Amino acid sequence: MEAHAAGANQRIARISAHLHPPNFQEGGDVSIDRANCRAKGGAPGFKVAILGAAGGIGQSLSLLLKINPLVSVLHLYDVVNTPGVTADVSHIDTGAVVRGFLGQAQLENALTGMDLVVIPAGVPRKPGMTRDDLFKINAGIVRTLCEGIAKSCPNAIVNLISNPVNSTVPIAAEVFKKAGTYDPKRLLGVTTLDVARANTFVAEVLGVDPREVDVPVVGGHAGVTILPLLSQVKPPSSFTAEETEYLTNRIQNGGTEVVEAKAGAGSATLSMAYAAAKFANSCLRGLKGEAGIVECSYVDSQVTELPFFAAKVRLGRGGAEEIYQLGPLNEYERIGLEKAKKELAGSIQKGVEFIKK
Ligand SMILES: NC(=O)c1ccc[n+]([C@@H]2O[C@H](COP(=O)([O-])OP(=O)(O)OC[C@H]3O[C@@H](n4cnc5c(N)ncnc54)[C@H](O)[C@@H]3O)[C@@H](O)[C@H]2O)c1
Ligand SMILES: O=C(O)C[C@H](O)C(=O)O
Repeated sequence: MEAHAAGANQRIARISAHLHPPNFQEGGDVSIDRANCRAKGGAPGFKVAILGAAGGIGQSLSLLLKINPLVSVLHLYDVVNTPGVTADVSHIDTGAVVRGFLGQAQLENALTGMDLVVIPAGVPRKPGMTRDDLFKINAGIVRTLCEGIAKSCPNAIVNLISNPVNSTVPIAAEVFKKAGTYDPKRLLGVTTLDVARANTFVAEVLGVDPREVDVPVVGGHAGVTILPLLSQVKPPSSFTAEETEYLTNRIQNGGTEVVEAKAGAGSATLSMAYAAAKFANSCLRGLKGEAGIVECSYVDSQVTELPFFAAKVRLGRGGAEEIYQLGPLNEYERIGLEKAKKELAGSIQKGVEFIKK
């Protein structure tokens, strides 16, 4: 009887320790033990951190990764509001253990031991702004977070969402180079939303289910650098010149379409969280050793003369293990490629100089 009562008391003590706010702040021993036990024990899974977890993308992404069976530990980091988001998400009855981290002082704890770090931290656009207008604020945020990654989980795969992606990925690369931890295969700019939009808009034109459509989108993630390859759509489809023009413009301006519709309340969050969760899931499947996982992503690349370019990549245990060539392009796409490269070159340079200066 006594032993039984002592066991019950211990369990209650553990639960209340888990709920106590200081336990949240300091990354509490009880939840660390539980997380580690769970991660080491029967339930297989990966440790994933979201940086910017309390934001528009971050909150929905936290929900989606909490219900991903490949995730055993989920760390939610932000400079505001993580206690509430963490408490909320942690009540979902799935396997992943959720822990919250608030502010720069807890960045190291948030990152230590992570297999995958997803970064949606930073300010979003308002109507009339370009993604490059976000550079001033977001470049510094990305630098700080990547310095933390270099220090605390240098082998993690990084999924970078913060805009302008065309520049923030080169910034991250320079930070990792400086720290001596750069592995180009492990740094991936997230362009999955461009593919989701392309699939949706093309399916509308073809009158089919978007899940049956696969549109490669290459180049980068801003305006003319977003280059859908409509000549390579699966299933094979042909488009009139008018349809090609309409689809290319709509895909390139999908982000602006949402920014304008939200009228000052931010940019795409729900579709982006979906896209980020899909991309993270593919990265985790690759880490697990599954074969044939292919996604478009903005990566360190030799596909063109530029140091970074979005293309189809094969994901594996090491990250982006293979980058595919662009394949045959039609005349419209060749002209688009030249425009994309011109703008991308400047955005890459700007990112590199931000760290080197
Ligand atoms: N790659 C893409 O396809 C894509 C799509 C949509 C949005 N975005 C970009 O994602 C970013 C986030 O968008 P959102 O709508 O979620 O914005 P948001 O303002 O709703 O959320 C951003 C979050 O980042 C946090 N943050 C700010 N500085 C931080 C720091 N130093 N460390 C950790 N967290 C910090 C904020 O507190 C906030 O909670 C923007 O830059 C946006 O342009 C990219
Ligand atoms: O358009 C934006 O500013 C956000 C994002 O890059 C998007 O494509 O929705």
